[in-house]
Amino acid sequence: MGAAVDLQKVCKVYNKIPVVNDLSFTIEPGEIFGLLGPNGAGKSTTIRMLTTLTRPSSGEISVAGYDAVRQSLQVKNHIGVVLQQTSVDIDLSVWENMEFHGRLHHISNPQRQHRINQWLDYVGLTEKRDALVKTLSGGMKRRLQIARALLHQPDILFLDEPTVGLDPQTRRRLWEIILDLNKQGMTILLTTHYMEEVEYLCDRIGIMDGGKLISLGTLQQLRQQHGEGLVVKQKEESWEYKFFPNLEAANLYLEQQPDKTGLMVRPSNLEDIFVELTGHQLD
Ligand SMILES: Nc1ncnc2c1ncn2[C@@H]1O[C@H](COP(=O)(O)OP(=O)(O)OP(=O)(O)O)[C@@H](O)[C@H]1O
Repeated sequence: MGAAVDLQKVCKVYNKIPVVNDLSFTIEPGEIFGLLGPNGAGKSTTIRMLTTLTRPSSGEISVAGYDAVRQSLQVKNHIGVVLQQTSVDIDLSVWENMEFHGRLHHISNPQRQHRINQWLDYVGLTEKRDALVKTLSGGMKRRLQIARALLHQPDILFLDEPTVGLDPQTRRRLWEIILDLNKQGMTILLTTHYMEEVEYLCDRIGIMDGGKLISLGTLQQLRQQHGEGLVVKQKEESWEYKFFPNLEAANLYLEQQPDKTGLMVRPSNLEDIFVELTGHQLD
């Protein structure tokens, strides 16, 4: 089987401004891939192109082996999508929302009933099946979006900032659902600006800033590339970071400093790497 997702030199231009710029990367089947970046980095635009909601200005995108522009219908049949603004109809019940999506995908009646029951049970919404969506909490709505996205049995699930605005406990619950789906074989691409989300969930991480992919790899690879040891220097209100290949090298540097005031050695983490690469913090 080929790549689950493949982007080659993809650009998206709005009003002559490239908001996604020369983006190339591949996601293998069975991976959880995280796109990390600050607001405006181009993550949502990338997900919108991958899910055929908007066309690239240039470049090639293949999803589940199909061309995202020329074979968008086939792509849609193989993907589940949970976007930030994904519309669940708040005036319909949980069941009706699922039913509507199942009909859109031409899932036969007995199969539809079976799968709706199965996925509502999976995300813990069986008891809410007749509740109007407007009465659900944010976390429940997100779980409904996920159940709905899974109804037509996609191979790849796209999640745009799946846990934004959710409390820590609800976030954890969604993380467990995402990990479990992946264990069942689902390929997952998610965007986020939460460091701990990528650290906990993702096999590989792509860091985006200003429409560009500025780093790509496993957390371990990113740490190795940028330096696993860190010397932090506190300077009044600010902090200065100096990367070293490993902790030993960082410690050696520290020992050699005549004045060690405000200096500290620790292992680098994703946030340090992000700040080093982009020059700014995530929220
Ligand atoms: N339809 C559009 N027309 C014009 N500009 C757009 C459009 N959609 C997005 N943009 C711009 O493209 C840039 C990237 O936006 P995008 O939503 O992809 O970033 P993001 O990384 O997902 O950020 P966020 O975390 O805020 O969603 C932003 O500057 C945004 O204003």
